[in-house]
Amino acid sequence: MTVDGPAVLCERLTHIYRDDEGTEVTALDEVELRVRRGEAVALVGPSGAGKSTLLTLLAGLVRPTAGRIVVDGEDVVSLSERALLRMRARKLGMVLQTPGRNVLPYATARQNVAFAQRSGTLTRAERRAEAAELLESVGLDEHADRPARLLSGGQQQRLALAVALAGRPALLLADEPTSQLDRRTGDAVISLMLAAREQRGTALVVVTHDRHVSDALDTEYAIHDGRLEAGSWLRSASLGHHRPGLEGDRS
Ligand SMILES: Nc1ncnc2c1ncn2[C@@H]1O[C@H](COP(=O)(O)OP(=O)(O)OP(=O)(O)O)[C@@H](O)[C@H]1O
Repeated sequence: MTVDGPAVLCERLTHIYRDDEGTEVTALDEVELRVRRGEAVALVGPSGAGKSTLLTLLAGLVRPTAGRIVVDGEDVVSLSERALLRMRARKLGMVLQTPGRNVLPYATARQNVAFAQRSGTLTRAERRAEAAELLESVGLDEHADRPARLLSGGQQQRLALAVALAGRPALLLADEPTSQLDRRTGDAVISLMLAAREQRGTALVVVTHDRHVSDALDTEYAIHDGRLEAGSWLRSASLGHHRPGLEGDRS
């Protein structure tokens, strides 16, 4: 189903972690974010700034302390656990920071991709061809029949991206997707994400410390101490890319 409106909308999004002693850490503080369909957003900022927290909240893996999150027309905060699972399967692709968490260890690379594919209107042969193409595009065609647990960290990271894209998500969330890759392989990963955006209008939200990655995307937001910095859109505006919605952009 195609839904009007942005791919992501966060309003006054706040998240506070509390440890066993009751000490509070405000990881996100009234974040306002709007990501258009097909927009490629980089989230940058120092360690501990709140980037991964924002991704996990967008994915509905953690419920926020306060605020609103809408992903592809679905109000993530108010969904039941069951509806959240469905939403994730239908609309989200995720590449988490720890490669092993993204894949089924005992399934082969090919099976991992096949499990994530949507049945949709494709025939079995078409699905097989699409899976092979995805594996080739992340350089894993020669490892297609190896169990994921036997792949290296960087290979698992690439497999995670193939799996994430296999579901044709409206939104791809990626946490440091190139952190274990050399420049050439990292470039291939960036190209693949941008191709999904071009071909299917997938919106991308990518946490990265890699300037090479953020430079390739449309828009950059900086997070410091849980606050999304206004003004970080200037770079994209000056390049003629989309201007993100910190300031009431409603297109
Ligand atoms: N499960 C948790 N319990 C308590 N505090 C947490 C938890 N997860 C994160 N934090 C704290 O929340 C803040 C934001 O952490 P987060 O992991 O979102 O930062 P980050 O920008 O992704 O950092 P990095 O670049 O190092 O991955 C940090 O102060 C961190 O210590």
